[in-house]
Amino acid sequence: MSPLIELVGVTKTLKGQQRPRTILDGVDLAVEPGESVAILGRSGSGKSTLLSLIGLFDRPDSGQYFMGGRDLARIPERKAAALRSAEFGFVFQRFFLLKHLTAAQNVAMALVNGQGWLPRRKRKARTLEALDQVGIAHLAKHRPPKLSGGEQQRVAVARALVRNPSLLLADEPTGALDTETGNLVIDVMRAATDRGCGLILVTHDQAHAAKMHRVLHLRSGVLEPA
Ligand SMILES: Nc1ncnc2c1ncn2[C@@H]1O[C@H](COP(=O)(O)OP(=O)(O)OP(=O)(O)O)[C@@H](O)[C@H]1O
Repeated sequence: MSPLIELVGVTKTLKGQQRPRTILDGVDLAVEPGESVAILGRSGSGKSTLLSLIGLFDRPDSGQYFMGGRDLARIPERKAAALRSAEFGFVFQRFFLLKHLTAAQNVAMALVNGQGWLPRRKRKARTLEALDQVGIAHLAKHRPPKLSGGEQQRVAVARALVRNPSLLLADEPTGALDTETGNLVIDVMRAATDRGCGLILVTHDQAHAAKMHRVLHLRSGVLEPA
């Protein structure tokens, strides 16, 4: 099977306040469809920087980034934006839900923004399916302030999954949750990989990392098996 994504010798140097600092120094990473990979590393080691390159929010200084046989390392922003909404689902530590919209409306927003126009009935069905996938279809009409942190993060996961992304990118998605609630969120993301979606999880939690197929450590700018 050819990998979903493949990074080869990716480097990134950030211009710090005093002097430039090489954060990524030759990162190699291949992720297969349906594979889940955890990335551990001390604070400031560059995990979020790496995830933002993979999610095409930024580009590497050198190296290659293949997806579907194309090298995306230097694609312009217009093309990157289209790929971002077609291929990736993002989950962050903060949930970034709109408070005045219901859970279902928050999820449906991803369909309106990302995929052009979908008939209303299809949009509704896809939204409920995504909420069901994360076990909170019964909360579809609730607004975020009435939901617990774990429920809000599951809405955010449903929003990330509703467009059937090829790859889910999660940056410390359980950072604001207690262990038990965090476990639930990890389990629903992990379940998405059973349906063929790849998952890259940046985490500080060893137990959550251990639930992934593979655990890597970002150390001195390179990824090593943990
Ligand atoms: N835009 C930027 N310009 C300059 N330095 C930056 C920029 N973004 C991040 N950094 C620095 O780059 C380093 C790596 O940051 P990054 O957020 O990728 O690390 P991280 O491993 O995700 O950390 P954490 O676990 O604390 O979230 C840090 O030292 C950070 O201060």
